[in-house]
Amino acid sequence: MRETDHVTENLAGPSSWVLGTRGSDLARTQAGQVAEALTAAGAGPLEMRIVRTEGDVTTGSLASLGGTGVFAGALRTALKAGTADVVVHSLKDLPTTPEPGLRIAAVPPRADVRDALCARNGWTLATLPAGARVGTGSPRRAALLRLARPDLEVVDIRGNVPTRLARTENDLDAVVLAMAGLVRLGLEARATEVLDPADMLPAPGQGALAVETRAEVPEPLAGALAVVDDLPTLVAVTAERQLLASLEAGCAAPVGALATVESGVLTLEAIAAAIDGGRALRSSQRTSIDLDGDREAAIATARRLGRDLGLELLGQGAGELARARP
Ligand SMILES: NCc1[nH]cc(CCC(=O)O)c1CC(=O)O
Repeated sequence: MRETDHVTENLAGPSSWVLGTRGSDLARTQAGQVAEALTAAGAGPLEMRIVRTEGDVTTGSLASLGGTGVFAGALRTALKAGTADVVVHSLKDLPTTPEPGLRIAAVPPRADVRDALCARNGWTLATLPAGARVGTGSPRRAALLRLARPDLEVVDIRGNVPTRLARTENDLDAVVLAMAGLVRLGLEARATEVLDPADMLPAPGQGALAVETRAEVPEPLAGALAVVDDLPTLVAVTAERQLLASLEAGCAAPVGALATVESGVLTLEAIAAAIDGGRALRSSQRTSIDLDGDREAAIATARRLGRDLGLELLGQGAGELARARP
């Protein structure tokens, strides 16, 4: 199942750090950006190694695989086995439960958090014709699409970003994809509308990367990871992921969450929706936060906000919506 012996780039010699990544173009682009940032921050030589994961091999519906981290498992196995020293995940695909012996050592500055509609004929969410067929493998996107436009026919799809885009030249009128992924692949021109979070609240952690390592990291890698880590991003994704964890929901749940920090105020907005679009619970809370003060205190504040909003939504009955399976 793994291809950890498949070295795609090894310009550095045997004493370099091994950076493990999934094999898709998107994953390799993301890993390449992290490798560049770590090198610029003084990590020393890095080599990239492809690790095949269950999420890349399994052909069933992505939603049916559940939120158990099908993409993360093999990368974590590589870290524990010592065949990789650093791995890069899309944060939104990473389970909220910490993995014993491992740590998220850095969360780099976040890219665009929003979803994008990629449609035929330049259509937008508002101008898609009645009954248009829109592809997504995400229960959250399916639920929010149906909520905004009950007439649409949502089609379950999967595959990598170019495969999904190709469906709009074939049997679908549109697909919904993360803008961050499109930008990283240089495919942002395919977006016919960058969706307003008011209509399509992103997945917790969307647009952010997680750089994971073993618990103990030697220098100079440890120092470089600290340089690449971005506290405003970490605080935002901490609030979003704590919200998800409080709803006892996984990364495939019909739950959207978006945290923003502005002028010392952390705002968290969340939605839990029925996958059939029949009903949704939405709320937001805010708290003051000091990003220039104690780092651990800021992270604790973000966790508290996520938990408080989670409890509020649970009190309204969001648990049942969040744990629904397609
Ligand atoms: N679930 C697949 C996945 N994981 C991360 C991204 C894009 C990058 C991101 O959202 O951070 C994508 C593709 C997509 O949702 O369109």
